[in-house]
Amino acid sequence: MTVLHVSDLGVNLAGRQVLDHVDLTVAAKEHVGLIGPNGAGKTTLLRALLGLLPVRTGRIEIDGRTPAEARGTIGYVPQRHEFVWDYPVQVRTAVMTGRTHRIGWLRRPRSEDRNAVQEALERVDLTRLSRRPIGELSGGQRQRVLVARALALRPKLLLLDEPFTGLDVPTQEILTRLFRELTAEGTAILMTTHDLPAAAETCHRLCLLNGTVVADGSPDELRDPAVWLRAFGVARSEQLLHSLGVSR
Ligand SMILES: Nc1ncnc2c1ncn2[C@@H]1O[C@H](COP(=O)(O)OP(=O)(O)OP(=O)(O)O)[C@@H](O)[C@H]1O
Repeated sequence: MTVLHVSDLGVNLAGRQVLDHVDLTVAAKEHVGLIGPNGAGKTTLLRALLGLLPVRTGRIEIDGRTPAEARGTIGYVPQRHEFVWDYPVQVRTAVMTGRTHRIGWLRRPRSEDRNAVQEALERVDLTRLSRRPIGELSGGQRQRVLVARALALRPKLLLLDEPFTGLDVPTQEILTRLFRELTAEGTAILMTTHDLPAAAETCHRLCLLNGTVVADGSPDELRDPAVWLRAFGVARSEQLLHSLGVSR
């Protein structure tokens, strides 16, 4: 079952075309890696899916609804530096903000909301730190707060913006295992990453983006080095090919 359907999407920022003719689907139980060079438009695409940017052309459907209608069902994990960590709140309160849209502004959380937060904290193994001020957390703990905040919505679609950046290997493993469990339970995941080996190992499908979709297929289907060089807009890069485990 298709959860995310993007067709012919075009997005301009400050009058400049950032995305053009983007077609992409993500099904339930599928983990798709969104890969491309710096400035390729990966974050812009995620923000368009969240309904945070006006689209120039095309359509976005999430579970048959527009991004604005689907907002309460999309979990979003932004890049760590985009979150305000010096705000004086505890972990459990930060995680509860993931449900703000569903609870309604200035409304009190109900038991259903508290249960969802508790469950999300357990899934990322943060129960013990639930009363810790978020400003006192390490980078890996902060990443897990952001994931819990997105999971508190019990989302059908989870959007992850570079969730592995700066994490040690055990924390990466915890998150990889969690993402596997989530897809097995039916969640659709779209994840940007610059960690190509991890993406090839974790994702069912890779979408190579550079302003538009350059290639889309399973890691096995994308073994042609030429496709990767085209996606990254370079004539040759030994390091890129080495990190993919392919050579010319
Ligand atoms: N608010 C903005 N106004 C104008 N241009 C923007 C804005 N945000 C991003 N851009 C431009 O849009 C393009 C795509 O940026 P985006 O952040 O989506 O790329 P990305 O693929 O996520 O890159 P990275 O891998 O470096 O995070 C870039 O050229 C960037 O300069």
